[in-house]
Amino acid sequence: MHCCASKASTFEADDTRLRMSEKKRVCIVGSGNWGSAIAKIIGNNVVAMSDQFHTEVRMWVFEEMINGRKLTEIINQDHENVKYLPGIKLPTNVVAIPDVKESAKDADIFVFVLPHQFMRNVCKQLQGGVKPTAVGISLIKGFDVKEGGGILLITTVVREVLNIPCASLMGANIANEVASENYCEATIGCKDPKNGQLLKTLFQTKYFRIVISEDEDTVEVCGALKNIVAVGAGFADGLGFGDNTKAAVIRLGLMEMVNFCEVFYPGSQQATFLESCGIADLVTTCYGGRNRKVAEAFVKTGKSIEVLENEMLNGQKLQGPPTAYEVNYMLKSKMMEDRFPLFTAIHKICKGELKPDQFIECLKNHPEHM
Ligand SMILES: NC(=O)C1=CN([C@@H]2O[C@H](COP(=O)(O)OP(=O)(O)OC[C@H]3O[C@@H](n4cnc5c(N)ncnc54)[C@H](O)[C@@H]3O)[C@@H](O)[C@H]2O)C=CC1
Ligand SMILES: O=C(CO)COP(=O)(O)O
Repeated sequence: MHCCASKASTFEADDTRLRMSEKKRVCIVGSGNWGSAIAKIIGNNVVAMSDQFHTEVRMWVFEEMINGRKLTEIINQDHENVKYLPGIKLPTNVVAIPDVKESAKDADIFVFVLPHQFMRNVCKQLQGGVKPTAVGISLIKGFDVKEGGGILLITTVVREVLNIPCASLMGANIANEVASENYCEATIGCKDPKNGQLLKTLFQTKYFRIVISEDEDTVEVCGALKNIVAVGAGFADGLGFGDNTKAAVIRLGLMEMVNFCEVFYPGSQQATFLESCGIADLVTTCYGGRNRKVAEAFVKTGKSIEVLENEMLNGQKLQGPPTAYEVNYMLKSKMMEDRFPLFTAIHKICKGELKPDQFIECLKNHPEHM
């Protein structure tokens, strides 16, 4: 009996070690409005699936002082991101860490969710501190800029700098609404079926429904480009043109997204634009997003985008105007601005090179109507 008992305990110990070694540790890189909403989902999911995931979720927080207290301390003591997602309680197993390398220690899954303009710098800080067996997923809607012009997918930056595979998650996901557990969908762009399923398990809830698409590039590009179109939708709202004009801006924007992918991402599948990352995210952002709201104010107040971003968003960041700049830089270098008049006009208006009331004029001879 003693012998059998000791064998059984050894087996259990090995089995525990095996399961422990299989448990995935999650690191969330970012803690803004969407980052915090995602932390709530992941924090709850890893507890519900504690056989597959470590229950401690480390979240890198760009440290700042709020009324004399460190944001990391507020999150770890009060379990609320009072600046970027006020009013929403975060799971107590979500731990805010101000040092990105420390947050990354031993992580198996990296969830990148910060404004795209900060991503390359953060990636560089992580270089050399990431397990070679880790996987990444980017929730970042935007591009990185290559030296000498041209754009890079954020997932490409992750693969190149950190040498790990990286999927993306895009969709109609206004963070505050997701944090309120309103039913919505998202698309995970991931070619690898095993990683895709693991990531779907990590993110999916009863109200946050995930579809996996192998058309990785298109999923990610949709997330970036829709923010440009949302700025255009805000211009239309600011100019008071009504729903028909806004619908035309949205449709022409969708067509430019499709054409952009066909030109720069061969193999892009049109069906992907019918996923949440495509038409659904375009709709939600063109009606309820921050890019739309600030763009409308830009037309109505005459203030600059930068001034309005500071005045209206309390530290949150617009992604549409910088993405319009990055895309225009590439279109200009390839002398293709005339094939994307909506993207081009939106960039020029943001930069003050065109007046907002010239916006619709730029669409009157759109290639779609030739
Ligand atoms: N907010 C939303 O409804 C949604 C946002 N997204 C995307 O998620 C990504 C992250 O957006 P949010 O979480 O909303 O961020 P946010 O728009 O709330 O931006 C604030 C975040 O930027 C960080 N930050 C500020 N300066 C920084 C610096 N110098 N270095 C590093 N971080 C700095 C702040 O600490 C804070 O975490 C964006 O690409 C956005 O397009 C996607 C879906 C929904
Ligand atoms: O990406 C979003 C919704 O899916 C949020 O869009 P905004 O950044 O315009 O708020």
